[in-house]
Amino acid sequence: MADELLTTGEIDAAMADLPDWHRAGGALTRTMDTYDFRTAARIVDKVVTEAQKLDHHPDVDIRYGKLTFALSTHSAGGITSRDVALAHRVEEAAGHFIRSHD
Ligand SMILES: C[C@H](O)[C@H](O)[C@H]1CNC2=NC(N)=NC(=O)C2=N1
Repeated sequence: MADELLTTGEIDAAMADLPDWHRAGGALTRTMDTYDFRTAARIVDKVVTEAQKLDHHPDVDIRYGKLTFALSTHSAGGITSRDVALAHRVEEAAGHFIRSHD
């Protein structure tokens, strides 16, 4: 069954538990300061493991010590519950490495 896009209200409710995340361009986005490139790569490595488990994959951008995730369900053309689930996994993965968030 195809994944259903979340409504604005559903997204707002989900984001109450994801304070460092934003909506941009039909995606959930989060930029974090990792202070160096290797830490960014380590976080991404953990997220890869989780993404494989969920069969759902983030768009990732690393600029030295700045790591940005953009989560959308490509097949649905926007944000679904899969993106919310992945955002929580990203938080868990990042939490091993960074203490304070943007
Ligand atoms: C075949 C495979 O399940 C699909 O291509 C999955 C893989 N990961 C995915 N990740 C994201 N973000 N969107 C998708 O539509 C998607 N599709």
